[in-house]
Amino acid sequence: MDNSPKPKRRRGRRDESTTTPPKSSSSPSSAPKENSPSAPKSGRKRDLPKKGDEGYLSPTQLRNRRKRKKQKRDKDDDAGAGGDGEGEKSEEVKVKKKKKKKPTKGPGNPDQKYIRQPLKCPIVLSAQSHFSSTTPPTPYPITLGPLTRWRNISKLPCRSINGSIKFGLFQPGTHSMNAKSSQSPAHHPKINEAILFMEKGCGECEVKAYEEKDGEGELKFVIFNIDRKEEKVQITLVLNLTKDEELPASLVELSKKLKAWESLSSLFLHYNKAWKHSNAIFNFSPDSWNHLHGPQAIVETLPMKEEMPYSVNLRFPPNVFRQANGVAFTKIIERVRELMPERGKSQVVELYGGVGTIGLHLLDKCSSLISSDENPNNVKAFNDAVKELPKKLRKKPRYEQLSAEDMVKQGHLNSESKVDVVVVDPPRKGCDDVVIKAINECAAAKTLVYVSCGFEAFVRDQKSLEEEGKWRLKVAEGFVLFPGADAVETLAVFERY
Ligand SMILES: C[S@@+](CC[C@H](N)C(=O)[O-])C[C@H]1O[C@@H](n2cnc3c(N)ncnc32)[C@H](O)[C@@H]1O
Repeated sequence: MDNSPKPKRRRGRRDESTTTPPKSSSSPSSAPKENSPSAPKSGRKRDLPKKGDEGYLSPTQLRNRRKRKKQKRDKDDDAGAGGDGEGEKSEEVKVKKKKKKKPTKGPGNPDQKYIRQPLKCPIVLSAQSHFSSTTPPTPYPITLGPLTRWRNISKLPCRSINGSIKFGLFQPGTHSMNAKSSQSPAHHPKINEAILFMEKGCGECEVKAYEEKDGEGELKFVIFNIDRKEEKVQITLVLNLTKDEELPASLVELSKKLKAWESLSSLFLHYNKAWKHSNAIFNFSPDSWNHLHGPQAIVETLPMKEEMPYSVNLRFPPNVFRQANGVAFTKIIERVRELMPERGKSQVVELYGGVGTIGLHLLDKCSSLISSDENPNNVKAFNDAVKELPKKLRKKPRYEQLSAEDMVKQGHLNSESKVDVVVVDPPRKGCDDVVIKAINECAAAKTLVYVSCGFEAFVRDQKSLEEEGKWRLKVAEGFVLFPGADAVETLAVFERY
């Protein structure tokens, strides 16, 4: 990772109300430094017992002791990670009584590791350094959204901890789960409510949690998706079963409880029998779903600025990609609209388009849109949203259920195509080589909008685009969509030389 010195802060061209300069009051920059030691440094020499002395510990024993101490510290921190309301207060009291120690940074929740200084997480520093080292340096203003209650989707593994079912995230690279996810300040409060409801319900119905070590158990994951307008939850239970197996009585009971819960919007079962070496939560098989209750999809209209002349009712069934921080992602879409060529006649091709979250918001700025994605479940969602558009816009968009690689193989970006603007929003691994090659060769395309959630892959793709001498970076902006995590979303606009 690039740890070169901090670049100078630059002021972006963006509206000050949405861009959070590093020292703005909404940035917790006055908070103590993440790494500021609360205990003396371990550099002090101590007289350790030598081999053969009483109390001597071998290097392995010392290492284990350090590990145990760290685990204990993390546990204490976890208690301090806090959340909304009473839970947090009672934990604070407990910690104070025990040790008179302030609850600290809260690494117990991996999503909250950098919450004191979200603009100082390693990847943001690395991105700032990267853009300041281009020739000439590229301004990289950063927008920071709300620090709490922003998460509208949470995919949580289910495990049994001390005999109780818990839903929580694993510490990166470990099998240790943060069992207090129902206190996460990042979650929409309805997610936290739903976690508690599920944990209690699973206990009462004696649902068996998935066991990684032997692949036993019934429930692997739960996906909580918030309908912000209705303040209700779409719940998907990911089961360690095949669809032809009978549903155990425990899950039948749990489904009944959930259906009777006033905050439930809809309930889905997804059958994804354990496969030792697969971490994928979902499979694409159309037969692996059972819709038990409520609407097919959450309908969401993003809170766009008033200048947006029409609204888009996006559809989110549980088996499509949805931005976890839809409100903050709206700022990216607004900027893409502002950065679109003025002519309004552009032909746009969108790769990795999901349900059309970006593309469907560009229809007044273009003459046609071909949106595409490899997930077959997007097609209906996209077409349902199109049906509700103003009549004059409905003819502009169409959808191709194709991977980005197949889109280019089918000639959507070849040297003869008439595309003016290409929009890509790939997963973390970035664009495939053949996609970058096609974007380079599609001479008609004059503007490339690249929305990136994987910064390292973006740097690789930027290099490939620039090294051919066909594209130059015009605009780069950062968006902290997951405050507290080591993540940054980058919006980059390239123009053809
Ligand atoms: C980061 S999401 C962005 C989706 C959309 N732009 C949005 O904001 O909701 C990436 C999308 O790429 C899709 N995807 C992943 N690999 C792909 C590939 N090789 N070709 C096409 N789509 C792919 C996923 O299904 C997902 O919808």
